[in-house]
Amino acid sequence: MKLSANLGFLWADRPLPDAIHAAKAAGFDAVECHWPYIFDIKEVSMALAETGLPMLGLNTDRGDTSVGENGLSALVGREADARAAIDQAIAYAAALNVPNIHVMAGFAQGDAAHACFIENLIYACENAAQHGMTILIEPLNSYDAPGYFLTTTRQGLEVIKDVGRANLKLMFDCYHVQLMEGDVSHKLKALLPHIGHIQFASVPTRGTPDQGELNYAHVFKVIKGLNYSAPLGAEYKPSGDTDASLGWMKTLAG
Ligand SMILES: O=C(O)[C@H](O)C(=O)CO
Ligand SMILES: [Mg+2]
Repeated sequence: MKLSANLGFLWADRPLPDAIHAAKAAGFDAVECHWPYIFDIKEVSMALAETGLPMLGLNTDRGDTSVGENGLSALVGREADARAAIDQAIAYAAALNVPNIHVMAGFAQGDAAHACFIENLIYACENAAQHGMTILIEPLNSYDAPGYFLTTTRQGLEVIKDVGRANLKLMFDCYHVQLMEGDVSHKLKALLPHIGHIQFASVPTRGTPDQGELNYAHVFKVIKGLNYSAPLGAEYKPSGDTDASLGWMKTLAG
């Protein structure tokens, strides 16, 4: 099983180029990140070249985090900011050969927010297609992100249908899906054609995957059985030093 280190959480105390080297040394096959924009593209590119690790994904900017924004694309009246964030993500991703961009919806509700999200996603998909990129949308759980627009895979499928573009896929984060819906094994099977990337962490604590209510030994077997061979994103929050948290790589994913 191939693994991608999510550097938004793993080695998050280090500059991104250093975190990429740490992921390589730990045996990861790929990396992904959240918001890499403060880091110089040339330095990140050099770290990727030196390690040979692909960067699989990054997120659009969240907006003004000082007032709690968590994405812009479903916010009515913020279309210009949302599209600037999409442009920024595509440019950064294009420079690093990153194939997936997670377009973050933000805190919003209702039909107007849905329509706004659809229009911004069409914009994102059409621009991303010119670079051969996929746009991802990710349902987030309502404990961590109360009021976030996109919360379930069912809602994600409605959005995908309404956008109607082949390069729009679901980020299936087992952690969020288990908290909001459960039934992770059946959902993975049913949604496979729509899944662009899979992430994992323990439930409910978002720690290493060898603990908690979701049995990842089983989930990883299910994923293997689906012939899904892309790296799975380790997006958990280590309770201390990241290197000391990696025992699960041998016991669960070895
Ligand atoms: O929180 C998550 O699960 C994400 O994958 C993310 O990209 C930021 O919210
Ligand atoms: Mg996630």
